[in-house]
Amino acid sequence: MSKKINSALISVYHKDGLEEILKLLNSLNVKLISTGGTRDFIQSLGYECESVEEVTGYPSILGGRVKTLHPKVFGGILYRRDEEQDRKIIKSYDIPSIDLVIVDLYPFEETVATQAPEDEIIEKIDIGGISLIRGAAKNFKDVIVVASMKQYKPLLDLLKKKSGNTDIEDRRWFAKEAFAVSSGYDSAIFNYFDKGESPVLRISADSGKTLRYGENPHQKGVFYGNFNEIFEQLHGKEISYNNLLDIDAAVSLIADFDETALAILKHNNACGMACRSTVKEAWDAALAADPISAFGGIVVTNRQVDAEAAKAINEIFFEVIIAPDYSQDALNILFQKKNRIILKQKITGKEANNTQVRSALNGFLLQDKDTSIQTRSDLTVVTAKVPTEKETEDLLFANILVKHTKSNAIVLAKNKQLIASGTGQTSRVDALNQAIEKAGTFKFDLNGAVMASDAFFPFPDCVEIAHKAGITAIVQPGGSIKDAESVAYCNENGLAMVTTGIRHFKH
Ligand SMILES: NC(=O)c1ncn([C@@H]2O[C@H](COP(=O)(O)O)[C@@H](O)[C@H]2O)c1NC=O
Repeated sequence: MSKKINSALISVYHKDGLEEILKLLNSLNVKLISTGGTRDFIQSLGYECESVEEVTGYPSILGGRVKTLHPKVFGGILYRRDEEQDRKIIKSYDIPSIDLVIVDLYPFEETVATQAPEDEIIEKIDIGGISLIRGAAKNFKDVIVVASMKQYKPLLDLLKKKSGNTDIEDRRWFAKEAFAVSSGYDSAIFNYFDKGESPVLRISADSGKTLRYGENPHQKGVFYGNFNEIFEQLHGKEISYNNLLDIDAAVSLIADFDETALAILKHNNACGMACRSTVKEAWDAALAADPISAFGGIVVTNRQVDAEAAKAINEIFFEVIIAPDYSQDALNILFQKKNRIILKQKITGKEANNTQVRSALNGFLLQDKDTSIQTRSDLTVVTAKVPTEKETEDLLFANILVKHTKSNAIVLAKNKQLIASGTGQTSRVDALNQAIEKAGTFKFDLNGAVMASDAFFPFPDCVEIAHKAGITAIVQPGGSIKDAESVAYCNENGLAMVTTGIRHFKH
């Protein structure tokens, strides 16, 4: 049913953006009621406005903690216009009808972001405003609610189009948006109190960014997160759903390396990676692992990209490059391709988020991210042969890479360069065979290479295949009931094996 707006309660923290609405409401003869600061602002523009205090007969008390929380305000919002009993009560208590509620809440999240002291943060938990929003949204059959500045434009359009009248579908839409605001606001408060400790997920509907599409063009996609907190996008097209997944995999991988490293990823797995003394050298070595897969991939490094590296990288087509910084000359080279996404990473993958979420059946799974990294002291030599210094370095390198590779995963490496990996296979033997075959495709000499496995070897078959391919040292978590058989094979054939005690499945 169409309803005319005759009165409005306005209580906003940020006053900007209100002028045009006030002008229009004034021209439509809408009576205004408002709280202290908002009323001062409205009057400063020359419009008449009654104060909430005049309506309630109470002053704003407790430093503004209680100002609109009064039956005369909430009665005027919540009474059912089509119920005689409600109308009688309103009349008998001299409660003014309120048809439009406009609120801009205290800036809670913004205050948390400034790392203000707790007392200041607590004072920014809006009580009256959120109640006004909920009350008006609940009574959407009679009242229209504007719960944030984001809805000023739709309100203006509506007021103009329908000359101050609203229909039930309009009011319902604004009510829906209002509950998105109130639930998002409370989620932010919960997250502040929780400090990320509980295994629960609360997201603010407001923070979702609609993507062009999901994994495929026929799927819808939304990203919930604050991309700009981690990256500055210096160049390129809009980031897609799949880009986001690859970027996530890339920053997680690179975060585990301290020395100069560069990785090329495709579909979340590294198809090239190396640690070298310069980014250019790391690029050359990473690309060598698989120059075919690198096409259209994601490039990530943990050092500034200079012109020399940029020149080499620029020679192939890739979707995204991520680095902590770029020299101006490097940017001039990389900017040459219009769509190429160039990201400057402001915080590391480790700092960004420590929780991983996935949908499962009719719910979702939530877990801590796998942040475990093995160092020399975590390696237990289980064979008679002890790995050489060079092999140990390669084993540690391969063990990090295999952690970031989809299971079942095998990584073959040599001289801190990824040679080949077997990814996402249903058996470990398949993963190893895939890696060996791939190494052959790109003419790598596996003699003296090392092998990392994301989980233990259930049988000695993998070590045997590895040995026959020329691999001399192996790292694996250990823990199989048949570990002894793998170890025995290594001892009989002069291989070194170390165990870590930590499995790195990536299902
Ligand atoms: N306590 C209350 O009754 C109350 N009623 C409205 N507010 C908030 O007060 C702010 C506006 O205050 P002012 O008009 O005084 O600048 C708005 O952000 C509104 O959400 C309140 N403040 C916090 O809860």
